[in-house]
Amino acid sequence: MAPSSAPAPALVARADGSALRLDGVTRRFGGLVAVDGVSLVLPPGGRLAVIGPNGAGKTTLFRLIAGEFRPTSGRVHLFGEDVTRTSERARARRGISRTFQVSTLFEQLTVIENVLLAAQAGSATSRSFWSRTPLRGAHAGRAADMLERVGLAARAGVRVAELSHGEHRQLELAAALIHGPRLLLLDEPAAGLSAGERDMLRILLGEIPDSVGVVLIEHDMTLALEFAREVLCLDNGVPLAYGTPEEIRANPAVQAVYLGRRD
Ligand SMILES: Nc1ncnc2c1ncn2[C@@H]1O[C@H](COP(=O)(O)OP(=O)(O)OP(=O)(O)O)[C@@H](O)[C@H]1O
Repeated sequence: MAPSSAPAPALVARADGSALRLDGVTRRFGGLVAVDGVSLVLPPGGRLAVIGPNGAGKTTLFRLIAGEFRPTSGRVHLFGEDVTRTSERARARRGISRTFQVSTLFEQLTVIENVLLAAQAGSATSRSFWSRTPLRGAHAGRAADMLERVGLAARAGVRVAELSHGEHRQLELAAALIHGPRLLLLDEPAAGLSAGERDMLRILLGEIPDSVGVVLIEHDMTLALEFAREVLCLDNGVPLAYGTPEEIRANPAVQAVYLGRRD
């Protein structure tokens, strides 16, 4: 048989060096098209911000990437692998970690206990946080290091209920990074933070290792455009603009959406 010039699909997938690739991703809710034909490629260590007015489809896109929702049509690839039909857990095993708009921290536990729980939840060998003390010990060093990195070392023994808003975000970041993710999804990390806390968040975001790709949804345009290397602006689910922060700032269609002017 003559050799085919077209490579096998698996080889094509492996040759794709991207962290995340979306091909025409669309999600409908009944008659509403919440996300409409989004295509993009994020390289490993890339920094993507997804912006757009209320109801633009940002959170839906985020959930489609995380595996919480399946697309109505289109494909999602993670690290060169088609994960369109895989579960959220399966994607987490491939290296996705995320934070949530609503905190998922355990308020009555301490800061360090929350990071240990997050570490064990992501560990393939652990089953129970409380019953396996040796496993808990195995994560202790890493958890302490992580708290140091996010500036919470001095608060390790404090109950989460006593933390400020900003400290909650620091801890959520620690819990998301403890697994050593390759792709981190951040859902409005600046929401509800004071100006001072936003400055702290800006520093922390800047310290996320270069090996970790980040997709950020953020209403704070200043923070989003400062952090991102690439920006996707959605409007009514449709990709309105995709480019560098400079290109997005200068884009008349983006300006019109944000200033409420649609000619
Ligand atoms: N589970 C769902 N069922 C039905 N409609 C939904 C669902 N989730 C989102 N939508 C709709 O999809 C559209 C996009 O919503 P989405 O939450 O993704 O926008 P967003 O850009 O994140 O908005 P915001 O900035 O206000 O959080 C909205 O019209 C919303 O009402």
